[in-house]
Amino acid sequence: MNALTLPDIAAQASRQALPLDWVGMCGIALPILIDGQHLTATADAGVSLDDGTARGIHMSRLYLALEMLDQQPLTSALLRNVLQRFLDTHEGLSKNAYLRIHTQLLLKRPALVSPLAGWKTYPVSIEARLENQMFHVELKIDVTYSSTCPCSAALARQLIQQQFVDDFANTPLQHEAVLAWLGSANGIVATPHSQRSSAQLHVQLQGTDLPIVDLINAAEAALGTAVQTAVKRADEQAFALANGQNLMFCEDAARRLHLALKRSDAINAFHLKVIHAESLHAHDAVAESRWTRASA
Ligand SMILES: Nc1nc2c(ncn2[C@@H]2O[C@H](COP(=O)(O)OP(=O)(O)OP(=O)(O)O)[C@@H](O)[C@H]2O)c(=O)[nH]1
Repeated sequence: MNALTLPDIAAQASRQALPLDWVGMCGIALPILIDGQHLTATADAGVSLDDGTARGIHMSRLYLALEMLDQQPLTSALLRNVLQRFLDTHEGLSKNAYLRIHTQLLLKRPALVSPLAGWKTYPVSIEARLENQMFHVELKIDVTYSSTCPCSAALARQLIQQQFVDDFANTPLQHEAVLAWLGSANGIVATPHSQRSSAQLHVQLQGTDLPIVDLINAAEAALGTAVQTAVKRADEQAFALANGQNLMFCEDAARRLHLALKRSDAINAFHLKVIHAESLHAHDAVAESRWTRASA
């Protein structure tokens, strides 16, 4: 038997003539190249099946087009070429092409004080589509950070003041005694609660850039207290200071990110969501914000 004799079911006519919005494959394993790193990724590749009479699309043609992603750095232009290949190989069948790529970007982050550094992963999804000949790219990025509750900090300060009044009532203040009191657990009787928090950024890009690392850096700079990697005591102390100077509700975090993302020329629109996994509650504090460029 040779290839010519193999039955080709996809080429048959469909019993129910009905176009479909998306047909393809999800969870395809592939390596991609971002920021000089070869990363493990999974891809969802699909096309619309506009010819409702066709039984099926040609899955293998989509799969083989993904080979373009193996060696070249991931750029908007490359994504567009892959999508165009999807359409070129489905002429007469499909008008729209879709590609989602999920990966974990690894970035090396320096410690706050010590000369150490360590790796952090950032879940990243890249969604590209070629619809009615219009090309769109969207990025989804998760960034984790620490947030300390400003209300809890104020309440803790009040308790410390109260303790000071109690401990030093009717006592002439002596510098050394106050210093020792400040360094004791008896003096600093309360601490504010803080939590590991995450920002989910979903941005629609304009132009030809795929500014994944820039966006992560901008988000972490706006938040101020990104989760750390290698930590010695000096780093932990610097982190405690950074948190104390960076008290924030989830609303504060959402507003800061909103302003930071809006400043990026690469972004056309965004939807962001911040989740503070409260240690005060068993539930989360959450804020969301959207923006679309006026000219979009
Ligand atoms: N369309 C379609 N194909 C499927 C599905 N599940 C598995 N396949 C298989 O995907 C394989 C690749 O399909 P094609 O790309 O059409 O393969 P081909 O006919 O050898 O390739 P071409 O000659 O390029 O058309 C076939 O063996 C299909 O049976 C499905 O749900 N839909």
